[in-house]
Parts: sequence; C-alpha cells; structure tokens
Amino acid sequence: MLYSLAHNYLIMDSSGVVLTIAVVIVCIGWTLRARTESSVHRLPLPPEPGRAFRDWINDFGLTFRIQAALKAPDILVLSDPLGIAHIVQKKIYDYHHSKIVRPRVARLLGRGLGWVEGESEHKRMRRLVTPSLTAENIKAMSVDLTEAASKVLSDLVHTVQSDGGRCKVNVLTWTNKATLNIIGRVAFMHDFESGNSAEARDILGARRAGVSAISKYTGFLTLMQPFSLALHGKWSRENITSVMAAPKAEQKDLLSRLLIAVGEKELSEAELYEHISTFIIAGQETTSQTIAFSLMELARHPKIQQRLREELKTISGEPTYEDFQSKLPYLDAVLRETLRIYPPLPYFERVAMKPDVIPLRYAVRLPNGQEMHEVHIQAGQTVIIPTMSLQRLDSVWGDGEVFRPERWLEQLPPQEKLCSGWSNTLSFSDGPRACPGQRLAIFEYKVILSALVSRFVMEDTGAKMLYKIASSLQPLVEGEQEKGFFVDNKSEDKMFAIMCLLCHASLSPTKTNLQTATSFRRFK
Ligand code: HEM
Repeated sequence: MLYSLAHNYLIMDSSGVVLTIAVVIVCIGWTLRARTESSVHRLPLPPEPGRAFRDWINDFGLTFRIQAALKAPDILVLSDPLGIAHIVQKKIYDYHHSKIVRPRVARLLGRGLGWVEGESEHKRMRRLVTPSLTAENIKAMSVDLTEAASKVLSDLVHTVQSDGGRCKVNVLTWTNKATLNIIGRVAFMHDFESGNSAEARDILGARRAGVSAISKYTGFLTLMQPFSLALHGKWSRENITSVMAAPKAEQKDLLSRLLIAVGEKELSEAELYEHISTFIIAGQETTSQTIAFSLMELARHPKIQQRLREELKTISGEPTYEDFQSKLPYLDAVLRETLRIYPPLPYFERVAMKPDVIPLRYAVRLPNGQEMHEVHIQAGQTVIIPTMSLQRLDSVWGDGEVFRPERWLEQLPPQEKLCSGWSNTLSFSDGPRACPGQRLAIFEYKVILSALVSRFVMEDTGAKMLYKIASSLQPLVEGEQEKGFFVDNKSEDKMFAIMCLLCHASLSPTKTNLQTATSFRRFK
C-alpha cells in the first residue's frame, strides 16, 4: 500500500502536487487549530447563576464554566489542583489580573508589587522588597513587633478596665490598630501611636470609603513627607547616605532597602510611594481580619478557645519568636484553620495573555460521556480560582465547613487532592506571586491572638454574621449590611460593632483574671 501511494505520487503531474500540498497544509492547520482552539465551551455549565461555587463544584466537578455578562466569553472556573499549580506556579506571568480587578488593586493598594504585570518588572520589584521579609529578618524584628502590638493591647486592657471590666468594643478597631502599628514600626520605622495618630485614623477611615491610597490619605502624605524632603535634598540627604553606608546587616528593613533603591536610581520617588502604600494596606487589613475571624470562631467554640488558652499557659511569660515557631502547635492549627475557612482573598481572577493548555488531575466528564483531561484556552480567557470554596470542600476535608483546628494535628487529606501553597491552601497564593508578607503575617497573628486569648475570654452573642467580598473577605452583621463593614474611628459610638469583646471580670494585667466575651451586636 505504501509502495502504491508513493508510486502514485511519483507519477502525479504538477497540479496534483499542488493539490496534495494544499491538503497537507489544511490538515496541519486543522490539527493545530484543534490543539489551540478553546475547549472551554464544551465544559459543563451550571444552569442557575448565583449559587455558590462550592455547590457548583459538588454538582459539576472541579472544572466547569459560567456564563459571563453581556455575551462576553464564558468564564473558566478552576479548582483542579494540577490546573491551579500550572497557572500560579508555572505560568503566572501569562495570566494577568483582569481589566476589572487591576484598577481596583491600583486604587486600593497602589501601583506597587500587587499591581505590576510582566515577568521582568515584577521580578525587579520583588527583588527590592523580599529580602526585608525573610525569616531571619522577622526574627530580628520580633521584639519591636511584640512591643508595637502590646502598646495597642494595653490600651484595650485599659478601655475594658475603665468600663468596669465588662464592656463591648469593636474587635476590628483593635486588630486594625495593632496591625497598622506593627507594619508602621517594623517596615517603615514610623510610629502610628498605637493606631491613634491622625494619619492612622485617616488610613483606617479611608479604607472604609475605599478611596485611593495615595491621593486621599492625608496620613500617607504625612508619612511620605520625610521621603519627599529627602528626595529634594532638604530633609536628610545624609539619612539616605547613612542608610547606604551602613553595614549590610543594618540595611535589611523595607524602608532602608527602598531608600537605597531610590538613592541608586533603581526606584523613582513615585514608585516609592506606591510601594509604601501597597505594604501598609496589604500588610494591615488581611492580617487584622484574619485575627478577627479567629476571635469570632473562638467565641463560637469555647472548648477550642480553652484548649488554646491551656496551651499558652505552658509558656512562662510572653512567648518568644522560638516559642511561636515550635512550642505552640495548637495556636498554629487555629491559624491554619482560620485561613482555610476565611482566606482574605476568597477567589482569584486572572486573564490569559496567551493561548494555553491547562492540564487537569481530575478529568472532566462531558455531557456526551467523553472525558476531558486538559482545557485548551485562548488569549483573553478569564479564569476564576474559587479559593474559599475549594478550601471548604467536603469531598476533600470530610467536614469542610466545620471550624476544627484539630484537623491540622491529624492525618491530612491525600496530597493529590490538595493545593501546594502554604499549609496546602491558596490563602497566601502560591508560586512567584505568592504573598511576600506571609512570615510577617503569621508571626504578628500569633503575637496578637495569643495575647488576646491569654487576657480575655470570648463569648458569642448569637448575632448572625454575613460575609461580603469587597477588597477582601469582610464580615457583616445581618440586618446591618447597609452600614458597611469598617468602623469609623471618629464616630465609633454611631457605628455598629462587627465584633465585640465583652469583659466580665475584674481586670488586671495578669493572665488569669481577665475574662472577655465576643459578641456581634450593635455598639451604642
Ligand atoms: C493573613 C495575612 C495575609 C494574607 C492571607 C495574604 C494573602 C495574599 C495573597 C493571596 C496574595 C496574592 C494576591 C494575588 O495574587 O492577587 C498576596 C499578595 C501580596 N501580599 Fe499578602 N497576605 C497577607 C499579609 C500580608 C502582609 C503582612 C504583607 C506585607 C508585609 C503582604 C503583602 C503582599 C504583597 C505586596 C502582595 C503582592 C505580591 C506579588 O504580587 O508579588 N501581605 N497576599
């Protein structure tokens, strides 16, 4: 047969050759097209928009599509661990924030590390900042960090004390102050005066309004002033010079590194502001809300709270950096469980810049009975990774919706079902764009939560909580949604309390005789 075809070919005239070449080209083109053409349209499509991703995953599997508005192309919803790793670890530079998300990131965080796209520019920015957030550096800043937290907590103790040992306060107000005080102190050598300075109030107030980090915060302008002056040669040119001249070991904090970069013309003044804005906001809100969610769950689960308190009692005095690293496994489990259930970024949305083939660990069974083992996408394809939903799946965790820190001390689900980020979750994302502040966040979370649990007892008042996805996952009290989710420091008495601490024992700075309850009631 082969011989006969070859023979036929040999005796073809020139028109036959042209025809054959054309057929071959069409076949190759067809094959290539089949490889690069989007196969998203073949995936299952849930019929009822509006149902939670988790329900859709249960019904349609880990990979499906949803219809976009205004006849835009369907959106790929991806919870498959291999597919996710492909995007966030291997190909993240080919998947950008969408045109909807990116301006919001710019407005809320600034045009810094979280906003920049493109491999070379992102790597350049990242190199500037990550050396200040290594484990070694966090350890070096641990005393400053603990002091910055304890100043805010002393104010809280005082507030509770002066209310006769039984009062309601807004937890987020205090966790916001603590995390802002910490990031100001350890990253920028700036004193936010326990979160009470005028600029601290501006920053926290402006977060509620969602205004631009750069242009609207008078607090930022105050904070920037020394830099502006330095850059115009008035404040302390010597300061930059002395930072640059200091021994390497002394140049590790974020501010020094950024100033050096400005001095070396690696960074412009405008970029410097964007970085400060990004780190103040990204470093403050996420950690604050994670602590607040933990307090809420501890209030709902007195036994878990008591077990954590018992563990903390095994450490004499305030826990040190090393204690937090290895001697408090239950505290660590409470953190992991909180971030599993309440990741501050409940989903990621990315748009493919190039055609791609996304591999799947779990094949999709199509309506026609066929199996799809990889998804072919075209440039412009929107992909949603529903972090919060996939971290709560019963099919992975057994009891995915239940807050049960013990699971982190037991055998975890099989690795192939889990993602490969920190703690097998995507709470800090994964790959080259994973959160650079992870170590700092974990340490400050542990410092603040352990101090609160050692000093207070939290109880639930039974108010129903709702969650809103705004810049990050926000808690709301049912029936009071219209009032928003941030507390205005200036008119605290008029705002509702998202979470409250209710103290009901005599107060003193010792660990044992402070008792507190958490409630979610209106604060008057
Ligand atoms: C519990 C606390 C925190 C959580 C859960 C968290 C989570 C995340 C996540 C999921 C991302 C990826 C966002 C995306 O890809 O769109 C991210 C990025 C980022 N985070 Fe965090 N974060 C936390 C605390 C912090 C802290 C303390 C800092 C600063 C010291 C920080 C600075 C940043 C920055 C600058 C980025 C952008 C990184 C890049 O694109 O290369 N975060 N964070």
